[in-house]
Amino acid sequence: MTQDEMKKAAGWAALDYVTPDTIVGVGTGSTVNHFIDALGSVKDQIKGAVSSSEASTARLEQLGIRIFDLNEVSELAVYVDGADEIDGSMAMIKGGGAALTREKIVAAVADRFICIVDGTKTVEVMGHFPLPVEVIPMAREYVARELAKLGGQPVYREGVVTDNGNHILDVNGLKITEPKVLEAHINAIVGVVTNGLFAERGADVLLIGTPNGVVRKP
Ligand SMILES: O=C[C@H](O)[C@H](O)[C@H](O)COP(=O)(O)O
Repeated sequence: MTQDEMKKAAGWAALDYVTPDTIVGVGTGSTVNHFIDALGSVKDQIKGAVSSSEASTARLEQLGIRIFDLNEVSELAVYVDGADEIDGSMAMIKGGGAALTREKIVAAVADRFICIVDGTKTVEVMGHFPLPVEVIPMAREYVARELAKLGGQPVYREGVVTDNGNHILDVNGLKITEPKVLEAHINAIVGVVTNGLFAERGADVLLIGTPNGVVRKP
């Protein structure tokens, strides 16, 4: 089974958590693209979606799924999204596709975060995947120096501008044993919009695509 087939299995399994007549929170990335395809198959049974990126919006619209602005929505039953790494406490690193800030905002509104991954994304300690940090462009070098003080090696993701017009620093070399503490610490640096740690608001349900089927946690 290929990695993409495992992503597809997890993406389609997330359909079980979508309830009829609701607006669905939709993340970003190659795993979520499979979920969006799955959502297309039930598009007449849902009201529509709140999207976390221009890329997901385009894919949702292509399938005829109505997009709602988050400001017109006061509740979302579920938010479905992928992750770059997820640990045993359901904390995640996200932002490999630079969509972390909008993802964190939509996730904050949702009652339940359904995380969909393939089997390569589960880890004991996060940090092997470089931690993305979205920064206001003029603060980039200042924030990089502050991140280096925390023991990381930040690298500017050149050529990438987020949907919010900002830059991304990818922080290498972190061993993230206290994700909530690090999430708050990095977010407190002036010029940081947000970082890719989703620990304060972690996942509620994890669906892992494996060669033996989809493993569900808890
Ligand atoms: O910014 C991107 C998102 O956080 C993605 O959900 C994350 O990078 C996982 O993406 P993929 O499913 O493509 O591995």
